[in-house]
Amino acid sequence: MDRPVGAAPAFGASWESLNPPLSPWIMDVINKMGFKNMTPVQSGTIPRAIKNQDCVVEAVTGSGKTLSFVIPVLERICRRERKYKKGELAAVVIAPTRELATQIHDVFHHFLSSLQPIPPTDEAESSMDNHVASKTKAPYPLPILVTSGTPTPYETFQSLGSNIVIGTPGRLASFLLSPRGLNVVRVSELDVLVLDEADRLLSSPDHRRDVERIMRHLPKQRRTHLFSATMTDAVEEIIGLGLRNPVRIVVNLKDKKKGELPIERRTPTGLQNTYLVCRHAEKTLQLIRILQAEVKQHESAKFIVYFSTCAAVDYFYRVLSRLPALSGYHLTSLHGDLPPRIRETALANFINHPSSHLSPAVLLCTDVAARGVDFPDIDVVIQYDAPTDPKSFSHRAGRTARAGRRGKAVVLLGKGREEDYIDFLAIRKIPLIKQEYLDSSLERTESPPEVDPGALTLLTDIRKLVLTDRELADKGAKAYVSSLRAYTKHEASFIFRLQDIDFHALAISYGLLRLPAMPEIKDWKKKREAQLKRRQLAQEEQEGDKADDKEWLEWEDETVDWDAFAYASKSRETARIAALAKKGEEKKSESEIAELRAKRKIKNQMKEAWSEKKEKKDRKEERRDKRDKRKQAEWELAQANGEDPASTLGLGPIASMRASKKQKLLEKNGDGIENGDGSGDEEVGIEWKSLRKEIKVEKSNKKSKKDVGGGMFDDLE
Ligand SMILES: Nc1ncnc2c1ncn2[C@@H]1O[C@H](COP(=O)(O)OP(=O)(O)OP(=O)(O)O)[C@@H](O)[C@H]1O
Repeated sequence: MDRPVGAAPAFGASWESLNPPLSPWIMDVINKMGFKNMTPVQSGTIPRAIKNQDCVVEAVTGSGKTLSFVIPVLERICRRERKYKKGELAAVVIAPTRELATQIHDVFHHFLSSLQPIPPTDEAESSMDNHVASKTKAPYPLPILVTSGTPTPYETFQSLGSNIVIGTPGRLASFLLSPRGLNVVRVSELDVLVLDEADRLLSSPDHRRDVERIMRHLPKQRRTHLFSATMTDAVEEIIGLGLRNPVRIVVNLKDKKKGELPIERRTPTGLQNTYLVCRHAEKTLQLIRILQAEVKQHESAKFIVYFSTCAAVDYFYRVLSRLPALSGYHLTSLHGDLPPRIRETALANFINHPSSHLSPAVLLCTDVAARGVDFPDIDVVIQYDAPTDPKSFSHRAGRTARAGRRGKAVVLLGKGREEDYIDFLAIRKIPLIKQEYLDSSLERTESPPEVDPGALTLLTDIRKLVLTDRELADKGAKAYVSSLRAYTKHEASFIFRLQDIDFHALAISYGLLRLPAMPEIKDWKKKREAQLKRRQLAQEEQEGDKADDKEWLEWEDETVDWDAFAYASKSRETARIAALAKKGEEKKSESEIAELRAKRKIKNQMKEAWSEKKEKKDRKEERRDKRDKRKQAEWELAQANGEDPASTLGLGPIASMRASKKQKLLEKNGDGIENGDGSGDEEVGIEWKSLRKEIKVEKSNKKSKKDVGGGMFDDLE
């Protein structure tokens, strides 16, 4: 929190001008911080929040919103006649991330710890004064922090007697509303509720649900304040739910050029907010060149680079920290997939790194570090990916140029449709200045080369690195896929369209060995081939290529023996080899399955052959029946003519005899298939009999074959 005198943003009133004045101990701390004047948002909010007014405050990043609620909370506790008891809450502050909650807790702690008695040193132990001091109780207890990664701090809450709790929504809700919380934490005397980064708190359904639960649990007779650099409709809804006649404080900044009307802006005055257009293949190259140029030309020492996903941060952290081009840079990664403790250490490492242009520090992160976090002295913010939520844009850029300082932000935009983002932001009062493409000698050029050879050299360098550890290849593919998925989630979806991305070009920027198998990529490849054909045709017809002016980049998968490509980690490699062996075994049984399938096919064919045989037999039977019927008819005719048919025809009544014989046989077997009225019984019975006979023959044939050494159908029986 220590800041040089005079670093405050312009046009603030002095702290002494507040009426009634702040408590002396609070003024002491402010003076020690070196803050001579209030910032505009502080002079607008503090007097109102100290009195009985609910506040909704919207002011640009880095304008000092934190002190705008910390000081009124402390001041109201001091001014209260009945002091808070142990277990009673005076104030609850909710923030969307643990990083921000920790930072707010640190500010409260900074003020309240100034009142804590100094523990006696060994030497001074005997001195009377110190003895008295060590026994003196602090008038106000220290605050507590309730976020993930730490056990719910009921013990600390009770032992410290804290009256101020700061935390993230989920953990705070369970701290206050769990059976133990309801028993231990008394909220009936609560005076102030603060929602910091209110729009973010209310934009996530989970957070919103928790915030509403907390609000319902706290007494209605309280002050409620909402703070953010950006406000949304959700905030309006919550105002209706839990605020009473709030005063709205909006701190606007205006750009005023000579002779022109002032233009409102939503970014700090000291911020040089820029964009750089390049091909997707050149994004990583331009990122590296910006880092180099800023150090070389402006002695910049501290950078933040934003990516859209945790996987991208993880991958680029591993790759960039090993690239010779950034050998002198101290890189740190921070994203939501890291365990809370590691996140804490990463943040502390980055903040405390004694960076200079000779040893620059770079934080690679996701939006987990976009809002509220007060990084000291960030020189340049680079947005490798534009944020999916446009509101995050000013929050990210606002990590620099804080408290009246100067700073620079650059967003990398893909050539083509992404350039529409510039107008999109301008409408939202975030004007951007163009920054030219950086060439290989780090000079700005208005006309970058068709395809920067540097991008292809970088691809080779990254691939060389990736080939040292299979894990990097996995992480690269994961980062690439996750970034594409994030691309489809852009709120400005008419600007960030997946169909406008050249997947090969982007893969060059990621240094991939091969393209991951994504359905979107397959479709894209087909379309691309069609487009290339159209282009070829157009060129052949010498019509130029007006309809289709995309500049495709050549892409070749790296030649890799994927079976041999190993993990650097021994345990992972052992597991991979075991999995590979298992897969080999599975493959063997797969071939067995294939053989089985072939055999089944042949058996079916056999079955067909059987049915052919049966048909033949049926036909024969039919012919015999017809012959019998004919002979019977002749016999009857001869008898009717008074001849002796037996002497001439002989076989007269055979047909009927055969029929009755068959019928008797069927009845005897009794297992003919029933056929309704029984009209088809005879036919079906005969069919069944002949089939059974054939099957029997087949079986005995097979058996005999088996006996002489087994046939190819043995296993099918
Ligand atoms: N009156 C002041 N004079 C000088 N510096 C100040 C003053 N008030 C706050 N600051 C400093 O300004 C910086 C930004 O303050 P703070 O983090 O409260 O900004 P913010 O408006 O909350 O930003 P964000 O919207 O990004 O959260 C901090 O480093 C803080 O110490």
